[in-house]
Amino acid sequence: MAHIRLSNVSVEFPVYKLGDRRASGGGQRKKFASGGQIFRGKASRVMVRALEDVNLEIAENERVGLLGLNGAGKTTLLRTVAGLRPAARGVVDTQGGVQALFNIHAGLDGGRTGYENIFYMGMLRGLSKKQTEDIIPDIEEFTELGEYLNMPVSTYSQGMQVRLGFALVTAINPEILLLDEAIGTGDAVFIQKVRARFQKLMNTASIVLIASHSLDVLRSTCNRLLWLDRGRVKIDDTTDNVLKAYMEALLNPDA
Ligand SMILES: Nc1ncnc2c1ncn2[C@@H]1O[C@H](COP(=O)(O)OP(=O)(O)OP(=O)(O)O)[C@@H](O)[C@H]1O
Repeated sequence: MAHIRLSNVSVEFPVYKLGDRRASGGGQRKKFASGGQIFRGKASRVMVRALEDVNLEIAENERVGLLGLNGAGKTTLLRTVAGLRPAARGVVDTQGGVQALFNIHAGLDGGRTGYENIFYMGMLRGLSKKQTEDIIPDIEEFTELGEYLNMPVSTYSQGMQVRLGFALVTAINPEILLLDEAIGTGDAVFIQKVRARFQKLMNTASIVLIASHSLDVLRSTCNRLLWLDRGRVKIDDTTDNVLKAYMEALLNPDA
């Protein structure tokens, strides 16, 4: 059974370069504020606490959305669940194959051709040569890169790289699907295809965790929302309840 469990998870970033101008935004603590808490850690090093004491349990069949202002910790939470960001404190426990649909360029090797990248991805994900060959027609059809799949990826335009990167990370249906906003790059035809592919993956995944600023996307995708505020979980409830509270706070930010 797939699950995601976070117990008292905090994630912190050291800040290596600091300006000396102070923000003059007023000292009053507003209901809405951007970014994690800034504090001084060991040896007075300036740190940002992107997540603070997060407790979370997600079970099979849940579609969970993350919402919150810029810097609230949504991306950090996704990256922590994906194993890309270590927790400073607490325990992250994920059960099930995880696929993160962000950072899709990360897996591409510019020195290899498109086809070589496909086989490399298959090897990394434990597929046999035959299993990889079986998914090639789908990748060819989805990317529409034709002869370019025989060319090194370094010769691709940015949009062509997105096509291949996206095809690779979505080639196998994962149990746990992590999404960070929409993937913006691409022409209109590609964006339509991306939507269809997202939908297919979302329908087959056991767990979907998605960060978005689009309340419409969250409403139509999720049955549960986590409102993050400066790295803390402010409300964890049904989509309707959280959206209602969030809208009220947006309309009345100083309350
Ligand atoms: N590499 C980093 N170094 C230092 N601080 C970081 C780093 N990455 C994120 N942060 C800080 O962590 C906090 C949370 O950032 P995160 O990207 O998780 O927020 P977010 O909710 O996804 O924001 P947005 O909606 O703007 O994408 C912010 O205060 C940000 O400044």
